[in-house]
Amino acid sequence: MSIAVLGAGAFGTALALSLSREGHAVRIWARDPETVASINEAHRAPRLPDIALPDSITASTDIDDVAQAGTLLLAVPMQALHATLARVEAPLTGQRLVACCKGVDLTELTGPTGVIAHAKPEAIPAILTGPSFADDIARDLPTALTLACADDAAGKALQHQLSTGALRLYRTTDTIGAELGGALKNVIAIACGACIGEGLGDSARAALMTRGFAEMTRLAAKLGAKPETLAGLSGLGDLALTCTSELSRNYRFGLALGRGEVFDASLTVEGVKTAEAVRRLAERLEIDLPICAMVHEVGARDTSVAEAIRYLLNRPLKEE
Ligand SMILES: NC(=O)c1ccc[n+]([C@@H]2O[C@H](COP(=O)([O-])OP(=O)(O)OC[C@H]3O[C@@H](n4cnc5c(N)ncnc54)[C@H](O)[C@@H]3O)[C@@H](O)[C@H]2O)c1
Ligand SMILES: O=P(O)(O)OC[C@H](O)CO
Repeated sequence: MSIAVLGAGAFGTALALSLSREGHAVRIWARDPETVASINEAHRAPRLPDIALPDSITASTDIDDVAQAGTLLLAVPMQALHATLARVEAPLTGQRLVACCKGVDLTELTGPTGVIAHAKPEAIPAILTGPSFADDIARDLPTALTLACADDAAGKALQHQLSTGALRLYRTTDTIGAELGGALKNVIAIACGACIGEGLGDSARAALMTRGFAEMTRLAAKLGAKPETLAGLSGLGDLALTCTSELSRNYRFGLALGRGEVFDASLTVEGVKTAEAVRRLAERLEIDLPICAMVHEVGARDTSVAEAIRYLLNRPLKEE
């Protein structure tokens, strides 16, 4: 079954590169002709400029043509997923749509598999998520991810199709748990970056990671996810990576907030809008997610990092 990627950013290009090493010819859809020309003529993707692409990776601005592949990797930012799927006019009956983005949609208040199911009910939704930097995958460094698909037969087929010599996929049918882990870890990573940027130390970061993980698990359980999914690669694994590495844009965004520095607005920082979506979701479900709420306020510049920390420290004492 053929493979294509919608979105020519760092992650989509890295996945295409990884799959091309296994002998797949991969087509990429990009919305702008400059990116398509760069991939087809210079064999470079603008968001991964240091890595040469093979001839087997080609690009097009014609989304209906690219979207004919049996497996479509959806690697646009989360808030662009719905609009990207809406651009595809042809029905995608029985095609496997694998979300590669992390977040919660601000309009629908669902993760990517919910957006896919809503926009393209005739397709099979799945998600590929877990600890991985595009640059590591592009350099063929060892990586383990979660492939979640409610249809286990389709999930098994995807697991085999998308695993490579360096990219090892574990499988689950718990799409809600997998997508919420990937979405919320970005919010907690912003909190951790802000904590370090403000000079509050590694002990405070460990507290935020642990209590952040409790918030991730609380929300996911409320929405029917399995706790063990949150404890896996897509939750705890990605939380550990993103909250401790300066390669993470979410963590670096938090660092800039804590240091009072300006952050490059052209970079994709999924945790900002996801914090807002998660706050609305928490209000609707009547659950308490105080770290996520503070990240939303600090990200929107409604509260300073110092005020947010003071609020978190002065909440009523409780059992762990
Ligand atoms: N970069 C990583 O290391 C990494 C790893 C795992 C998952 N992800 C996830 O992959 C997703 C994409 O991230 P990325 O790092 O590839 O981003 P990126 O910033 O490198 O690229 C985003 C791409 O999407 C395109 N795009 C932006 N808005 C669009 C729109 N409205 N319609 C169509 N295309 C649009 C941009 O032109 C660009 O090509 C995110 O959800 C991210 O969390 C990224
Ligand atoms: O750069 P970030 O913060 O989007 O993180 C990239 C990946 O999601 C890490 O798993």
